[in-house]
Amino acid sequence: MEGVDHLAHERNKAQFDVAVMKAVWAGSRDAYELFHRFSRLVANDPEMFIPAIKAQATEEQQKQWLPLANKMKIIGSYTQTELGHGSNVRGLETTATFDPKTDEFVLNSPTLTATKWWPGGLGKIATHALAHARLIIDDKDYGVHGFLVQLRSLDDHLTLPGITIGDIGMKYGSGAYNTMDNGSLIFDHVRIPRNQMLMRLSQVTREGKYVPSNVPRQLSYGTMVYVRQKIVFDASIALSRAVCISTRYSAVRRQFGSHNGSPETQVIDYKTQQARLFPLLASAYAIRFVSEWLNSFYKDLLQRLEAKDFSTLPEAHACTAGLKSITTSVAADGIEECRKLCGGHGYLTSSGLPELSAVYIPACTYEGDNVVMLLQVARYLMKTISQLKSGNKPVGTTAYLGRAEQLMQYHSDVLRAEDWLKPNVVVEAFEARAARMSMACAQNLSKFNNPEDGFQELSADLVEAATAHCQLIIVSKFIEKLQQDIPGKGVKEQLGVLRSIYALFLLHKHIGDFLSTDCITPKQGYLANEQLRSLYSQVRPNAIALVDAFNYTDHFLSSVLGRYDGNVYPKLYEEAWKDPLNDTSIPDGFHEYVQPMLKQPLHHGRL
Ligand SMILES: CC/C=C\C/C=C\C/C=C\CCCC(=O)SCCNC(=O)CCNC(=O)[C@H](O)C(C)(C)COP(=O)(O)OP(=O)(O)OC[C@H]1O[C@@H](n2cnc3c(N)ncnc32)[C@H](O)[C@@H]1OP(=O)(O)O
Ligand SMILES: Cc1cc2nc3c(=O)[nH]c(=O)nc-3n(C[C@H](O)[C@H](O)[C@H](O)COP(=O)(O)OP(=O)(O)OC[C@H]3O[C@@H](n4cnc5c(N)ncnc54)[C@H](O)[C@@H]3O)c2cc1C
Repeated sequence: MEGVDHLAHERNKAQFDVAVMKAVWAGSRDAYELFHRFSRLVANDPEMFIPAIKAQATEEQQKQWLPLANKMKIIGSYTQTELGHGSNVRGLETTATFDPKTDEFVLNSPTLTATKWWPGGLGKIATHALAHARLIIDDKDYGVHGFLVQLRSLDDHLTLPGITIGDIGMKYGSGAYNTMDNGSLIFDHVRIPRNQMLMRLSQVTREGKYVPSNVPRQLSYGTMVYVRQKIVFDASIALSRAVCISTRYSAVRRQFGSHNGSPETQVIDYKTQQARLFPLLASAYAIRFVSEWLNSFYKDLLQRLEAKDFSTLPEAHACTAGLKSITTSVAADGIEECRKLCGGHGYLTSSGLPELSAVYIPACTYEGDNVVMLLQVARYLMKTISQLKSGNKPVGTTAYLGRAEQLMQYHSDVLRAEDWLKPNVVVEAFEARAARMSMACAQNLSKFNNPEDGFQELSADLVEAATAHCQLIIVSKFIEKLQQDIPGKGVKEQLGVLRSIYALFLLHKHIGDFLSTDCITPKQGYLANEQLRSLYSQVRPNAIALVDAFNYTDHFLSSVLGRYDGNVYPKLYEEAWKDPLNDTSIPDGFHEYVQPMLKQPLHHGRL
């Protein structure tokens, strides 16, 4: 019935202050940004073009271009990836050749694989590209740099001479990503003034002299680092959206279990449903908190870079790359699990889950393929370990590697299931697992004469070690979050339950790592799983309140299954009747194609 809260009985079970939990979830970002971030998930280019200009353009260039971009007097596309190269930025083929006679760069796509391919906004709407191209001076290749290139007339939007642009076509399913005009672009000797090379980091003089950057060349990758830390925040939004839908529906849906006319069982009370759903609920909170930490770490990096302090740049790269990889994989897989948790109705468009999945899953690829990103983390870990011998004391997220020797002797002292509720017990186990996996890789790498050959040969193990490292970061940041002052009745307790679920679910999922590295015994692994089951029972009465705390409107969720009032069945039915197929009783084509078959006489018993 309209106006009735079918989930009121669930909300009345809450054992914590939901208003405070809403504030904890929102953190430093207001509700608008929470909505704005996700709603722009498929409209990424103003979100990259502008940061890229800030990162790579001189003050003078910024003064010229930023006001135009900010006021949408020009529409920019972050145009880096090509048909033949995306992950390997140093492999990009587009060229920008300096012509000293005219003080210009000539942009050209020398091969088909040099065609720019994928950049968002490029296909139909962008008027300008921040094109990444190989800088060529006097036949010498200085590597990939950024160039501002006008693509279309600001009068009639027609493409300019030498520019061939198109959309790359439909993408995955009918998802909303098809509202994004990811495009293709070929340059045929397009000339731009020299001052349209972004020259904050390195310059080309009027005489054609290349002035190399006096800061790490990787700062030219700064926009990708910026976006990756944003993507971690987006992962928490996308996953929490799916978890909200599937949790509310799991409380509404009843299936089996009726005795003597009693109501059937709520599927949220099945232990299998809880074992699939509650780790995702915990993961949404875990990713939210690690995104908060990563954002502050990134802001600290920016301040340091202003002061030419590059000391945390390698760690910032490793953390943004690794956490982008882990959190987008968890969110993408989690959204699909949430669809399955809703049974058949989860496959309906009106559930909001297929669309959410179709829009979200490219996050595992864009801004750095997730495996390629973990390999970057692995390089960083191996380099950190290699420097231990020279007395280099790791700090920050790799500080535990400074205690590698001690961690190699670690054995968990868990005796009872509740021992796994102690944060220090959990962190030690995760540190030992990560340290032993990385040390084992470093040990094996040392057997190779050519370190690069070794890295390639061991890359699958290295990715697992990098994963263990990133999961340790997320667990640690969840624990640190709860060391802060958090007011409100029962709020910290509930977050403590989610923190333990997140950690023990990972331990259970990766039990092979913990056993094969001899960090814990099978018995201790069994106790962790025992504790996990008990924790699910503690979350159960608070589940609806915990997803209410995301504070999403029904409009934002756009899901009949995830409605705040739980009034699912009437709305499912109502939504179905909006489908144009139901405008007529007899479907188009029936008379032409189906009816003749039905009318066909039977011949010898055969149709
Ligand atoms: C604001 C918007 C918010 C959210 C957006 C939401 C949705 C957006 C939707 C779509 C947007 C998608 C847009 C895109 O996809 S843009 C294109 C993205 N492309 C990539 O991410 C390419 C990935 N590849 C790379 O980043 C690099 O090629 C690489 C894999 C890192 C390899 O680079 P390379 O130059 O070959 O370096 P290496 O030889 O591997 O390493 C040398 C050295 O450099 C260090 N390094 C590498 N990268 C960085 C970095 N970014 N920052 C700092 N340091 C870096 C590396 O660790 C190594 O260090 P050593 O000490 O070992 O020498
Ligand atoms: C929706 C969407 C939006 C995008 N928007 C933009 C944009 O606005 N601007 C832009 O410039 N680009 C954009 N891209 C492109 C995107 O950045 C690239 O697709 C991404 O960086 C992955 O690169 P790739 O396609 O070359 O993948 P590849 O690297 O070709 O990946 C293919 C496979 O090879 C593996 N692989 C690659 N290298 C290694 C290695 N060294 N070791 C082990 N395995 C490896 C990968 O793990 C993967 O399994 C977008 C892509 C998508 C899907």
